[in-house]
Order: sequence, then C-alpha cells, then structure tokens
Amino acid sequence: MVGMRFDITKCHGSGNDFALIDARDIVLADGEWAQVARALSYRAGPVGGDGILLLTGGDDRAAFGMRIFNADGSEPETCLNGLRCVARAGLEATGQRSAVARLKTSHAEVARDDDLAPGVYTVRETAGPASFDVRDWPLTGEGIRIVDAVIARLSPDLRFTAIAMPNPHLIAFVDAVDEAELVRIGEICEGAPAWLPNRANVSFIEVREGGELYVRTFERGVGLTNACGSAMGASTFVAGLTGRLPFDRTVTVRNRGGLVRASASEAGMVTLSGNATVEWTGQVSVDLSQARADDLVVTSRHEDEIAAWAGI
Ligand SMILES: N[C@@H](CCC[C@H](N)C(=O)O)C(=O)O
Repeated sequence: MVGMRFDITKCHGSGNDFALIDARDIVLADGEWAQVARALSYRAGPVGGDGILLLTGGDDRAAFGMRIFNADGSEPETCLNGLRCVARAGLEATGQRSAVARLKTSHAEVARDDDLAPGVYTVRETAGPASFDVRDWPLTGEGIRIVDAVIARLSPDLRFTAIAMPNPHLIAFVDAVDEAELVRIGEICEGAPAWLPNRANVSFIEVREGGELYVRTFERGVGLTNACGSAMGASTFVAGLTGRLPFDRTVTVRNRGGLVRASASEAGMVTLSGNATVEWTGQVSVDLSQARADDLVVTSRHEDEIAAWAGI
C-alpha cells in the first residue's frame, strides 16, 4: 500500500482511546485528516480507537493546541478525555507543568496533577463555561434553553438538559442506565434529523451512593464509548444546576472505562482530573484515498502504565 506514514501514540483517558499524532509540522487538508481518523479508528484495523487527536501549535494565549476527529471523520469542538492526552504531549514537548491549550472554538487550562493512583499519569483540565443556548447547535423547536425538560421527539419519559461544552450534550438523569434506550436515543440524534442537523452526544447519568455519578454516553460520530470527558463535565455541572449535588465540590465520576474527579462552578466552568495513559507508540501507514491503515510497527509498549491504570 502506498500511504502516508505517521508516528502515533496510542493513548486513552478513562478508556476513551485515541491515536495521537504530533501534527505541528504536518500539513493536511481537513478532509485528509478525516480520512486518517476513519483509517486509524476502524476497530477491525491495526490501530482502532474512538477517534484521533492532533497536537497542534498554540496562539497568543496558548502554548499548544488540540484538534480531535471522531471515528466517523467529523471534527468536534472539544474532547476532554482526549485533551488530557494531548496536554501530556504538549506539556512534555514545551517543558511546562501547566498551560493554556487552544481548542477548535475555545481554550482550556491544563496542568499535571498528582497521580490518581501510583503510576497513573494524571492531568487536571478546566474548560467552559457551559452554554445553554441551543440556537448555536442548532436544536430547534424546543425553546432556547432546555433544562430538565421532556423532548418528546426523543422520549416522553426522560427529562433532558442541553449543554454545550462547547460540543453539544443532552444529559438525562436516570434511576438506572438502560443501555438499549441510550442507544435508541443516540441513534435518533446520530441520524441528524432536521431539528438537530449537527447531531449531539447523549448521556444517561445515575447519582450513586456517596454522591458519586455514573455516566454512560452515546457519542456523536462514534457510538457508545467507555467514557466521554465533556459529558462527565456537563453531567457534573447539570447535577449542580438541578440541585442533585452541590457546586464547587469535587466528586468522583465513574464511567465504564474508570473514573475522573470532577467539579463544576455555578458559572459553568468544569474541572476534571483524570488519567492520560500511553499504551504504546509506533508508526503506521494510511492510504488517504481508501481510509485504510496498514504496516503498523509498535516501537515501545508502556506495560507499566497499562498495569497502573488496570489497578484503578
Ligand atoms: N470523547 C470526548 C468527546 C469527543 C467528541 C464527541 N464525540 C463530539 O462529537 O462532540 C470527550 O472526552 O469529551
């Protein structure tokens, strides 16, 4: 296969996994990055993942930047599990312990944090403010601000809050996560109906004993994932907004892939502290015309980090 060869770092935040590319010196059109994302995310291919992350250059505020492409090639506004991984790469590349990172349409603060557990590289990130105005998504026909309200087109039984982080999230608190129902609603949104043309991430959240949250997300452009950082941030904020948990208190947010510690302010800023685990590094070729990956060579495996995370 004739392809473009990339150095990649396979990494994850809470089991939300990505191939990360240092793209600071790579020039590709958006459509070509979309093809790289499809190729490297394809689970039956040599790499597999929920999307790709690009470490990009900074700007007058930021030391470095992040772009993320979902598995389907779409480019969302942010990814807070991915940001921790990019932050690790960016902090290491710039020799800093904390920095501002540039995202597609916003900025976030990132810093190395105390390890969540021995050997678990941990990053703290602060993003926001969360926004309520669904005209930006757009989500039409349900008013401008949707807080704990029924969206009959999705379900007569659930109450959703619509929050942009700035990527769009529909958040519903439930007694117990019904995964089949989450997939059903996620797929309605994924179909990009006329009232929701840019789709949305959909999450069900349980408030568990001790004030912990459990969040399960059907992600736009991916499907069910092990975890979604922006959804965990949005859920923590909505828990405060709806009086389920206090603002400004650090809570444990569990997900299928592990956990993060999270807090949210009344102003809509969210802070997450979680892992940025490197599993392996290597090189892979991508045929841009076919969106196909091949010839993977793994050059180093980080068994110590994999084991440290498994212990969480
Ligand atoms: N997994 C991410 C969110 C990735 C983007 C999302 N699928 C979207 O399209 O908005 C996270 O950790 O925040």
